[in-house]
Amino acid sequence: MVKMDSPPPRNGNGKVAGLPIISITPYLLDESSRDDIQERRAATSNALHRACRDFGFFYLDISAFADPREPDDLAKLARKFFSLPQQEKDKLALKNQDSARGYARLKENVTNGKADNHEGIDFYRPVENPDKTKPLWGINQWPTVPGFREKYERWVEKMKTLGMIVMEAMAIGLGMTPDEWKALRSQVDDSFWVMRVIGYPPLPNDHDGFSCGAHKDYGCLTFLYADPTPNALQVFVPRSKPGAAADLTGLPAENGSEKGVWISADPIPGCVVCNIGEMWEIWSNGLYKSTLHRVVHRGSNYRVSIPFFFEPNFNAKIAPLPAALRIIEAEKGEAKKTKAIKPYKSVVYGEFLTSKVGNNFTNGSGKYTNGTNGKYSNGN
Ligand SMILES: O=C(O)CCC(=O)C(=O)O
Ligand SMILES: [Fe+2]
Repeated sequence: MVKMDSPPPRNGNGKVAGLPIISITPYLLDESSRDDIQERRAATSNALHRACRDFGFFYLDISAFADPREPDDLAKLARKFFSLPQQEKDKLALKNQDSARGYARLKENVTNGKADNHEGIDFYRPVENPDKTKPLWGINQWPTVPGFREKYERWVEKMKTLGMIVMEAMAIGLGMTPDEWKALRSQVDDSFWVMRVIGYPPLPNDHDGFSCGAHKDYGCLTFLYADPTPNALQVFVPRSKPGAAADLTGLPAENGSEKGVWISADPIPGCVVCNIGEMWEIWSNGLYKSTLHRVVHRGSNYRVSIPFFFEPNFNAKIAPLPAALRIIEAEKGEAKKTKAIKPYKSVVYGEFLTSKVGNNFTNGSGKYTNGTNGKYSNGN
């Protein structure tokens, strides 16, 4: 479903990009509020299903859920923090805590072996009995900028609620029964969320790397708010997909052997950019793809983005969902009818995450990143 009453997204070449715009509004309305509510919800769920199959990326219209002034305020607070003297920002350094929660300087974060041209602060779901010597088990380090913590904590609550709403809409899109949704719900109802506040100065011409190198997010759902800077976030679209005609030329290939093109996903007012992480790839047994994306910010301004990663519960066991296997089975061609489907390997989310953090320690970056550290694999 592409909403026609808002301007179509455009990529860096000014062509219309193929990412769909999906409104979550039908899931916010009371069930009894309109006669056609079930059809509208079904349309949203079907659009989510289609978008996750085709792109793993879409715009989520949340204008009925969050006042756009709210994330604009968050970006202002972020700018206040990033404009502080370096030694003030370093007071929140990752090494003060569990090496995951806190502030990372410009170029401290590494993706695919190259320094990312951004700085940022990472926050995680608070834990009981924090212990900063244990990976991920420290406490969040909040800037003292007035209003920062309060406003960002309000955003976290909002994004957690949005995560549950989108998960339910996706469950319906995947054809799950109420009992199946109940089981999936219990894997995400205490999300081990992550929120990053990222600042991107313009990419210097001689910089050997990207603002943020190509990676797949490895959790469940990412809700990205970004300031209005155009031509920064790019999404890799396989050649066969509808948006692929609008290529961004002149940029280095960074997508391994996959055939496709990079398109810009410029911000649209009232929407967050939403993408699925590798946990959805496992749940859907590959039916939904977690998609490569990167940031190349060559503009003249300082860009701010705030991705919220709605992740599974720390102890959730992520395994292929019967509803996804049913679809794959039903769509098998005649030639493969007797061949069993190869199930994706299951993972316990917290173990998967900790191993990623462990890898990052050995790589020297010492922090959680959503990048795949040079691997484009799906974690199988
Ligand atoms: O800043 C952006 O637009 C994207 C950031 C991102 O992809 C990430 O932090 O995983
Ligand atoms: Fe990402």
